[in-house]
Amino acid sequence: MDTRHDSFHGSEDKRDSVGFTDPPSSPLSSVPGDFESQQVPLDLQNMFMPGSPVFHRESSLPSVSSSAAVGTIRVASPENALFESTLFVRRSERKRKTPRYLEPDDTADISQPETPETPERPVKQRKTSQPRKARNSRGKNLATASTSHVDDSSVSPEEVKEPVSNTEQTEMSKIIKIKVNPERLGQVLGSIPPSPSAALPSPEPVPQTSPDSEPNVSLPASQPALDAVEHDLIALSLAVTKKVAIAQKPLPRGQPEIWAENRHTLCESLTGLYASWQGSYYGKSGVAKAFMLDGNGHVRDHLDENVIILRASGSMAKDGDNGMKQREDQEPNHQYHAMVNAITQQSPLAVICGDKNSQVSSKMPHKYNSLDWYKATHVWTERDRFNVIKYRLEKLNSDTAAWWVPADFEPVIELGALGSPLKQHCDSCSNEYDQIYLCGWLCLNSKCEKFWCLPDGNTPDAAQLIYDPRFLKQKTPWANEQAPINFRFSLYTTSAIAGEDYKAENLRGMTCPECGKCNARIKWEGWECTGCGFEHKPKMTPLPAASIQDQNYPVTDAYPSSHDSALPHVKISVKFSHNYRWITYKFKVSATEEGEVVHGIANKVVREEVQGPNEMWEDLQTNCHGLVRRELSNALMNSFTINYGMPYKFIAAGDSLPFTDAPWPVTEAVSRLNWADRITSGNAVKDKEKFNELYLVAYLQDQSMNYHDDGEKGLGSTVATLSLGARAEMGFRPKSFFFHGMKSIDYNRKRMTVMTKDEPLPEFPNYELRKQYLVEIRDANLSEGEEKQRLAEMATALRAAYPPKQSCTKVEDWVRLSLGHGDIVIMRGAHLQKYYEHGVTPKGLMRYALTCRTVLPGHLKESELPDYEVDLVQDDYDGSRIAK
Ligand SMILES: O=C(O)CCC(=O)C(=O)O
Repeated sequence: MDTRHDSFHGSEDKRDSVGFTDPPSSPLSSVPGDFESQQVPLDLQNMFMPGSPVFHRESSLPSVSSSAAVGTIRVASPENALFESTLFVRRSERKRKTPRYLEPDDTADISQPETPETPERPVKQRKTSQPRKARNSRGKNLATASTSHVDDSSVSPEEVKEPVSNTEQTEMSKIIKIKVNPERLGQVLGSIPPSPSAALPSPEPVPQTSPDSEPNVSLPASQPALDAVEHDLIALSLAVTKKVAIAQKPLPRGQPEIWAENRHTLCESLTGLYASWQGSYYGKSGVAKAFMLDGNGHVRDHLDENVIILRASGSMAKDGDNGMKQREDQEPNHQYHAMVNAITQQSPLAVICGDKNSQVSSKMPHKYNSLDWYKATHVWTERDRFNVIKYRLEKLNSDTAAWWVPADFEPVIELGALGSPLKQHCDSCSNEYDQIYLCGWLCLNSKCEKFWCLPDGNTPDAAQLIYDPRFLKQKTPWANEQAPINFRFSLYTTSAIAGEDYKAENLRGMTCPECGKCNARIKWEGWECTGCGFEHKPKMTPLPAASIQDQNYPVTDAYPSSHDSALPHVKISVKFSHNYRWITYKFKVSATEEGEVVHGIANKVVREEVQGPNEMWEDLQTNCHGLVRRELSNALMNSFTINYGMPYKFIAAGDSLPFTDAPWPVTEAVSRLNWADRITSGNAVKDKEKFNELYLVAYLQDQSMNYHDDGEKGLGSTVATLSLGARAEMGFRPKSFFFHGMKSIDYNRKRMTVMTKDEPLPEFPNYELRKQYLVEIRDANLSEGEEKQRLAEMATALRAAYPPKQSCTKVEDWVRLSLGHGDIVIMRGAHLQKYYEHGVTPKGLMRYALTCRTVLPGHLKESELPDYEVDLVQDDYDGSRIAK
């Protein structure tokens, strides 16, 4: 596979990349994250929130403890997946097949959300709550309901399983409809002054004749009546966390500021703000910057008009065909610390929402949509089979309307209307935490023996974890609540500063000022919006040849010095002619063949020759049109390219132009490279081996080309490049499977690492052992399966034979060239392309590579042949002007 496309170098904290979404893997690599590890005080390690008056206000309200989960019913998840959920069944339903609260017109159904995991008991030895018996954690027995609920009127009767012990449960339970009355609740909690018209209703549960839109909460018949506040807290929590199946979500009342059809365009357009090609989290310099919320997330994730609760990304692994599953405890890592930094520094986070997000209350209009800027307010650990790190985010400016709520949306409760959350100190570790769930206060210090324990020592049952609305809806004041930047970035206009137009930050994608769509810059000429057709094509100011001079690499009329390097076993020879220093690097490229890399280092005379590198450079900048970033493996190459002459197979058909349509530097380069091939190979080049194709690559700042080979079938064995503009590093190394003698294969639907059967070179690790194994395999006469098995054993033995700390996957460059303006590189040998690879990293603002190959007749199918004649470029160039 061609892997030559590399990226703008981003600077994402890369140590965590697993997220909820599963986008195509991006070929665009980033430099390693620049996170500096930070120590977080011990007492902050399990719930972090800033000290603010809000956090220290005492509340006189008791915790609400709930305990009586009974029975199991099967309901459809938002994505119609089936999962288990504990629910009560009302007494009057004993004979009904479908509980009433699952009927289509009932808008407040209760179900577990989407993560199809059966709750498991924590591994630690400790008391667990007793779902069937009313448990008293704070002297009260209260209702249990699942933590969130989904409107899913599509649930069919067959999807409903009868409770495990129907009689027992139905006799114990009754459904109570609890009326949500935020105003009264506000009065009770003292945060809203009583209005004369709002009389406190009776603390008795509201009878079942309440409107259908109010949530049902079921509780054991034997329980004493809940007090009014507790009813309302439960009802309020259920109302706030109510979920709707994606297919049934209404349209949002507004539109996002920016949107994207894929991650690629999103990340390229939001460089610096969000550039996580795969994960859900993006951080930079040790501070959290953004989240992408897509897919299911954690069972208790939440997203309303101003609050988001989400699980930290990471620690997930593929679970067969069922998506991702958490496989280990989450520990405070760089992401956790970056969130703590975002809290302490009051640094806002950008949030993007994908159309697979199941918490958001409306149908997302696009694949990815900007939500808003948020404050990170809390970081804590909870327990759900494994330790799970959770974050709470709050809209930065809660006075602005959320566009993502449905048109008829009325807030259940305003942010801050309930005052501050309850707080308590752990009597074991002394840490103070907010009460997050209505079942009661929990210690959130994962290192404490009372971690995830209610004050009575019990651990809560998953079904009891109903958010405490005082925690959910608390308001966190920040000194500055202004967004740092608009999601719609301003358009780049040509700069008067030399070179500015070529800088990576000015090449990012465009957030369309008309429709908000994120577009990558695909054309050299500028930006085009594929959403509404808006175009932005500022003229780039050409870089004069004089700007290429680099005093660290002085180039004069003398033969320039070399800045190349090679490993000791590489044979080096040097010649001087035509003002070039020709260095040849020769090395074994297979057991039987040698290959070579020739580097012609140009001096000032070459650079300044008529129609030479300087003139080519200046002409190409104004006259080379049609350069585009091509699509490769569902992504975009980062550099801009164009092909002339014979089509080059890895490029889609139709992407080549005849030499007659090329600017003069292109044919001049073909002619010069044929000349260089001739003079460095002793004039041995036959006509049919002459170059008939030129692939031009334009690199802007920070673009590069990953390690790859040019060994596509049907290409001649010589490849030559003329380098113009910025200096570049070019590395050559043996491919890993050849060097280490091991590769991964799929055999019988199993992934296994086997020893390769290629003859090793003496320079390779485990040379003697590999030779010995190859003889054994050759003489053993094994069946295919037996051979694969034996090769796998050999790979294991090879790995074990490496000295400690020596990598069995990495390979260093054998030859490293430092390519200057006007330099020529020639690679020779078919096995060089089969067993070796090369990669290029330019070091300046702008560089062209003009690479010639010989496309042999076998390379193209009839249908891939161009609709123009490909005449060989006249070999006019003879080097006579620079002869020396
Ligand atoms: O940028 C260069 O010098 C080399 C380009 C290259 O390797 C290629 O086009 O395959």
